[in-house]
Amino acid sequence: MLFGELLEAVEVCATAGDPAVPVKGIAYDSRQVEPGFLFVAVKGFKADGHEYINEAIKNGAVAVVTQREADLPPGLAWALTPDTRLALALLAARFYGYPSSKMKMIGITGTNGKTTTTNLVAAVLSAAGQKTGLIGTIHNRIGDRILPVKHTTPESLDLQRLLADMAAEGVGTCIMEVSSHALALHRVAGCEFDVAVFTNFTQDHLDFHENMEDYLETKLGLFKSLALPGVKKQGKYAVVNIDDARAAEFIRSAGVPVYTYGIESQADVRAEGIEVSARGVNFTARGRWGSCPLKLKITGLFNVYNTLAAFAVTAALGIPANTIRDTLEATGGVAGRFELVDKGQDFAVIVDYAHTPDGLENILKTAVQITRGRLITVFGCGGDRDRTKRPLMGQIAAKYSDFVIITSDNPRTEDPLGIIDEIENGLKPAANECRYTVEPDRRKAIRAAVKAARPGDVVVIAGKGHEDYQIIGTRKFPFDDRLEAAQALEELK
Ligand SMILES: CC(=O)N[C@H]1[C@@H](OP(=O)(O)OP(=O)(O)OC[C@H]2O[C@@H](n3ccc(=O)[nH]c3=O)[C@H](O)[C@@H]2O)O[C@H](CO)[C@@H](O)[C@@H]1O[C@H](C)C(=O)N[C@@H](C)C(=O)N[C@H](CCC(=O)O)C(=O)O
Ligand SMILES: Nc1ncnc2c1ncn2[C@@H]1O[C@H](COP(=O)(O)OP(=O)(O)OP(=O)(O)O)[C@@H](O)[C@H]1O
Ligand SMILES: N[C@H](CCC[C@H](N)C(=O)O)C(=O)O
Ligand SMILES: [Mg+2]
Repeated sequence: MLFGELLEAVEVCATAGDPAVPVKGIAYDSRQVEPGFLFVAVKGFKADGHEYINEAIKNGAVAVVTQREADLPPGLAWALTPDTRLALALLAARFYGYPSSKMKMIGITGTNGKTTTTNLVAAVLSAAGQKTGLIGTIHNRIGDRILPVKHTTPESLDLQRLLADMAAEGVGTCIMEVSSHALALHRVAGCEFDVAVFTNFTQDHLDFHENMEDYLETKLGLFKSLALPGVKKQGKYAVVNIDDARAAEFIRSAGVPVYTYGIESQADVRAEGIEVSARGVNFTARGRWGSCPLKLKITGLFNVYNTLAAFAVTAALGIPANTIRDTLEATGGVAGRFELVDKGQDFAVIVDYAHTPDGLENILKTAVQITRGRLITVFGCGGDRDRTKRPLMGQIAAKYSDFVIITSDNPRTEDPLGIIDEIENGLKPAANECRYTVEPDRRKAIRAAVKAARPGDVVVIAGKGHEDYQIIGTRKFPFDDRLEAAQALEELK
């Protein structure tokens, strides 16, 4: 494609050089530039792509897009645009032929439950015979092909390339998690969504968003994109958790038909007669799509919500009720979400990805419901992330647990003991009935919890779920809570 043709997709303030230069590929990282590429310079949080323009040219860039004047070799094809992050997304969408318009796009946003809900929706649509694509925290998938991931929602260029691969391989529906980082950083600009789903809105990412209102406004962006002027609305709809305190804002923002789900309030589909146990949850999904009794292999009230969301999304697409029911009943949990580690011991060990106050509260509430003895909780908080959630998570751990071991999550570049102190600040005043201890070494903390467990107890190891690494400083070390717990259980024998 010619540079000038690509530029039709973006707002251009100034240009130089030959617009007829052919562009063979696009890169936002100078190290990824190949001969014939367009380099888009992005001013980031750590580095500034404008500083790497010379390196990009050395690697073969034939055109450059910047958001400020730059010292460029004479004659080089160049364009100035107000926001290169946004331009990157729009250029990529055009370069790859607007792949999102070639399939049905289901975008799922919310603080918690995105990964679980995307997996449930994808399972139902696949069972209904559709070729699906999946984009999310654990992996991306095209049909049966699993692809590794760096982020929950990929960078715009990588996303458009992935969607183009999906379209080329005949994917009919793509189900993707849309993180608030992605919305704020324009990773999904140039993507046309047909369905938007809202799971819930609670505190997270206050290191990145100025405050909760800013975080909310960002998430609403997905819903507002459904009915932007000039966008066709045919067949589009939104699915909203009506029990969430901020549901009304999502409903107002949608501008397309909205289907609601919930437990507490009247909804298009509502769960009734809920019975939660360690190994599953039973309930009836009742509403505009009839009455559907469900016996799920996943458990917890929060998974009732995730299941209702998947039910509404797929029922509104016209998938037959028996396919929805059979698939939801057959689908196991997502890796690292309420995953039981069972070595035949007489107490339960659960590994879960709860890393927000709400996530932790949900998982511990469920654990309290199923324990026949005490609840022992091992958790920490990630470094270089929202600090204000640490004392809140400490308080919640104390509220529900009999014994807490505060440990390290991914400390990243922070002092692990500093993070633990902030958790302890919330935990200590709330620890009336609850004992607690500090063990910064996560391996030792898991061993101590397993050793302390008595018959009937439940041990919850929260925060890292499916992660098979621990980030200390800027290095990633192999570490898997599930393997550590299994090893600790073997050592008990
Ligand atoms: C805050 C954030 O999201 N930052 C993301 C952002 O980084 P950035 O733009 O600030 O990059 P930077 O390192 O400052 O570099 C600026 C530019 O210079 C370029 N550069 C840099 C060096 C060089 O030699 N040459 C060069 O061209 C870089 O490629 C980049 O274009 O763009 C990068 C490229 O896509 C991302 O890798 C990076 O993710 C960081 C590592 C990250 O940890 N992100 C997390 C917080 C995240 O995105 N999480 C969400 C939400 C998860 C959830 O829901 O809980 C997710 O979707 O995963
Ligand atoms: N609907 C829900 N409401 C509240 N908490 C939930 C819900 N679903 C899952 N959780 C909790 O949040 C954790 C993460 O779930 P999941 O991975 O599905 O969410 P996510 O939104 O994809 O998270 P991330 O933002 O990291 O991508 C789970 O391990 C569980 O503890
Ligand atoms: N996607 C989330 C995951 C947090 C998981 C937790 N283990 C941590 O490292 O903080 C984030 O990047 O904030
Ligand atoms: Mg996720």
